[in-house]
This record gives sequence, C-alpha cells and structure tokens, in this order.
Amino acid sequence: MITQEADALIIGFGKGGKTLAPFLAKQGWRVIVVEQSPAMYGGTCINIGCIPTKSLVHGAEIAASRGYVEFAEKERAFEEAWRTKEELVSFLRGKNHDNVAGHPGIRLITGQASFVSPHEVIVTMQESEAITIRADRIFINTGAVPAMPAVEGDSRRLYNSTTLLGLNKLPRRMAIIGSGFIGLEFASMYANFGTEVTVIERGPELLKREDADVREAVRQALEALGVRFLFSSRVERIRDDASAAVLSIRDEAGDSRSLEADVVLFATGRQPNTASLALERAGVRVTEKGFIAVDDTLRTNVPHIWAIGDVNGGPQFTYISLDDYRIIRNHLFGDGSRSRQDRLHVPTSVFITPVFAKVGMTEEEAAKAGFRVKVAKLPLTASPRARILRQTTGFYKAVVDEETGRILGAALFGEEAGEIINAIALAMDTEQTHESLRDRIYTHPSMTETLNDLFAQL
Ligand SMILES: Cc1cc2nc3c(=O)[nH]c(=O)nc-3n(C[C@H](O)[C@H](O)[C@H](O)COP(=O)(O)OP(=O)(O)OC[C@H]3O[C@@H](n4cnc5c(N)ncnc54)[C@H](O)[C@@H]3O)c2cc1C
Ligand SMILES: NC(=O)c1ccc[n+]([C@@H]2O[C@H](COP(=O)([O-])OP(=O)(O)OC[C@H]3O[C@@H](n4cnc5c(N)ncnc54)[C@H](O)[C@@H]3O)[C@@H](O)[C@H]2O)c1
Repeated sequence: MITQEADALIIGFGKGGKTLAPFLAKQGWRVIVVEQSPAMYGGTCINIGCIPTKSLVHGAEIAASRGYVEFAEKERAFEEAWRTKEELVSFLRGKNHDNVAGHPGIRLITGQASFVSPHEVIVTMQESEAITIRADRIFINTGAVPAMPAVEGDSRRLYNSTTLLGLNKLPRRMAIIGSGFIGLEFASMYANFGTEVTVIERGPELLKREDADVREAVRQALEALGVRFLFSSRVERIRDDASAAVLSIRDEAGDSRSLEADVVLFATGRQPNTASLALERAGVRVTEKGFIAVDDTLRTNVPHIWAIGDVNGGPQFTYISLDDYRIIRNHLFGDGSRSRQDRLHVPTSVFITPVFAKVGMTEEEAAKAGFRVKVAKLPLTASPRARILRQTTGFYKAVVDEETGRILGAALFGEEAGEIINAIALAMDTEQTHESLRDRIYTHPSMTETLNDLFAQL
C-alpha cells in the first residue's frame, strides 16, 4: 500500500479546512486535503447548503413577483431557477477545486478517510488502491448530515435538504417536518414558487427563542405567502397511495389528521458526519450527541488533532467554520489569544421572504438578565428605501440597556435585514451606544438610514 507523508492532513473540504490548507501551505507545510466526493469539492455550503438554497430563494422571489397564475408557468419558472442554481454551484465547485488542487503546496485526494491510528489515516478510493497518510497534525472538517427521525411507514417521497435540491420538478404539495432554519427557508421558497406548503413542527411555535411580537410577525408573513403551520404536532406514519404520500399526524391534544403531499422534506436538524472516521482508533473523544469534543481552541483530547466546523458541535454556520480556522491559525502561528469564548455577538439570518436576522439578546432575555431595557421598533413602512423597493413588510427592532445606552440585541425582519444586522453586530462588538448609531451619517435612500429613525425613538 502507498504511504504519503504530510505535515498537515485536512479531512473534509469544508469552509475552515479549505481556508486553512493554503495558509499552512504558504508557511511551507506539506498539506494533504482528503474529500470523499467530487460532488462536494468546496463542501456543504457551496454544493448542498447556503449557495444553492439562497440562489433558489432569490429565483423564487423573482418568480413570485411575476404573479403567475397557471401551475405550468410556475413550473417553468422553478425549472429556470433550478438550472441557474446548478450553473452557479458547478462554477463555484470548479473554482473551489482549482484553488486547492492547483495550489503547489497542497495535494487533494478524493476518497474517504478513516483513522488507523492517531497519526495515520487510510483513504479508500473508488477507482484506485487505498492509500495511507501519515501526518504530524490532523484537522477534521467533515461537517454534518441531515438527522432523520424514525417515522413508521414506507414512502418513496421522502427527502432531506440535500436530495430535495436535486429535484428539478416543482411539487404541487409539500409537507415539511421541522420549522428551524432549513424548514422555514424551504417553506418560504417553495411557497413563493407556488407549491402548497404545510410545516409540521413538534414544538408549540416557530423561532421559539424570539420575542412574541417577532414570532407572530414572521408566522403571519409566511402564512400570507400561503404556508400552513401545524404546531405541537408529530408525524406518526407516512405511506404512499397511488398519487401522494399520506402523512398521519397527531397533535398534543391527541387529535389526528391526515395530510397528502407530493414531497415530504425532513428538516429536523443535522448530526455530525463522523460515521466513516473510526475516531476510536485515534482515541478521539466525542460528546453525548456525537460531536467531536474540543476545547475552546478547537483541539481534541488528542493534542495533534483538531476539529473544525459543524463536526465540533457548531454553531452550524459557514462563518463559524471560517472563524474556527482563524482560531487555529492564531494558535499555530499567532499569539495564541483566540478562543471560541471571544466571539462576541454572532448574527444569524433566516433567508425567508422577507429575511429575518438577529443578533444578541431578545427583549425578554435582556429583561430576565436584569437589564433595564428600552425597546426601539420601527415598521418598514417608515423607510423610503423600503417604499421604493415596494418591500414594506416587517420592522427593525432593537433592545438597549437604559443605563449605558449600549445595544443588547436586535431583531430585524424585512428588506436587507441580513446586511444591516452585520452593522449592528459591529456596533455591539465595539461597544457603541445607540446614540452613536442614531446620529451617524448614512447614505440615502438606504435601509441603513432606518437606524437613524429607529434609535431616534429612544
Ligand atoms: C440547506 C442548508 C442551507 C444552509 N444555509 C446556510 C446559510 O445560508 N448560511 C450559513 O452560514 N450556513 C448555512 N448552512 C450551514 C453551513 O452549510 C454549514 O454550517 C457549513 O457548510 C459547515 O461547513 P464545515 O466546514 O463544517 O464542513 P462542510 O462544508 O460540511 O464539509 C465537510 C466535507 O467533509 C467531507 N467528508 C465527510 N466525511 C469525510 C471522510 N471520512 N473523508 C473525506 N471527506 C469527508 C464531506 O463530503 C464534505 O464535503 C446551511 C446548511 C444547509 C444544509
Ligand atoms: N440561513 C442560515 O444560516 C442557515 C440555513 C439553513 C441551515 N442552517 C444551519 O443548519 C442547521 C440545521 O438546520 P435545521 O433546520 O435542519 O435544524 P434546526 O435545528 O434549525 O431545526 C430543526 C427543527 O425541527 C424540529 N423537529 C425536530 N424533530 C422533529 C420531529 N420529529 N417532528 C417535528 N419537528 C421536529 C425542531 O423542533 C426544530 O424546530 C441550522 O441549525 C443552522 O445552523 C443555517
């Protein structure tokens, strides 16, 4: 068997790993990256995550704006958006491949890696003999995969986010199990394309960590798109009849109902992708939920092995995997000061129509934490930019500490929320007061200038 030697082995072509590889190569290290599938060069985000979904979300908003009536027209619009998504993904996958494979200091190997010992990994490949890699340092960046709860029955209409992205026909009826990030984004997107969407959530409401006014506004906006929600409900059985999947659903009160769908999407969370790694042969410990256990500098219990991205328990976002890279870089070549604990205010965005983005504490959380809270909330009907764009649904809301004037959190629901939230997170990280955002000069007409009026309310 062939044996390769490396200073650094990166298992998985994820965001953190693909950024770490050229950095280490530039330091003169011999770097090997192993990716199990040629369809995954660039990792989840590029191929089956952020990029294809947001491309379709955009395509769906264009389709909705055209006001199609006939289902055949909606189907054509979906197929056009689907092709555009495929082209974008294939372009980015190629670019990602070339950035790594074309780098003189990196060797990209396509095959599945499993540990043989703490310093050794075997890579099995489809068309050639397996190889062994011996590496001084190993970085595990294998991501996460959809978690599918066991549901009784047998249906050929079950999908997860990955398999659904491969379906190029618009379903008339879709059932989505789970109302987290993936459930809500797919619900909004397919409703915009013209699919009848029903979301079944075991919890009593969506976005359960948000304030009641925020939850209510998001639910209402999605319902206005045509999404139906069944909360406190569980799918007990799914079977196929001649033309549809039939879901048997039971709610908390014990009432049952049945629902027909052409497609059933499981959006019930993602679990660590470690099944093929044989971690026990390297002595790497995992948490109760199966994520690779790391300290705040992302080192596992085996000192020369690190874990980056979703596989270390997250949070599961591309920008967190990228920040994991920064922490590792800082410990290998910097002053060793970085840690997961120093991430101050991490913003998130759910790409529904319109976008919901948040950072920091909710009003309720801030009050519970003992702050004297002031709340600013501005409907987007007050924004000239939103009026120009004819996108006045939603509001910007911010929670401020009365004593210091510092911003404790924000929930932005509406046009450009996913952009403006980054400005608020920056203001929070740099400990600016709400007055400083209120009195800043912003371009006009822009959504950012909404912050002048939002904070003027206080
Ligand atoms: C539908 C969807 C939409 C999303 N949208 C967003 C979004 O809008 N914004 C956002 O920030 N995040 C989003 N996410 C989350 C984001 O995609 C992930 O957090 C991020 O991609 C995780 O990257 P990673 O670095 O952990 O590794 P990944 O990108 O998951 O890469 C892991 C790689 O390892 C490979 N691999 C696994 N096991 C082995 C092995 N044994 N040997 C070799 N290779 C292996 C896999 O094939 C894969 O390519 C979304 C996720 C999904 C599923
Ligand atoms: N825009 C973004 O940044 C973005 C987009 C998509 C995904 N992601 C990342 O991917 C992760 C995974 O997304 P996700 O939506 O799969 O997970 P999630 O954890 O966000 O949501 C899962 C939802 O499914 C519900 N659920 C679980 N089991 C159920 C069952 N049996 N019946 C009914 N409901 C059930 C849960 O109560 C929860 O509401 C996210 O947490 C996020 O980190 C991010």
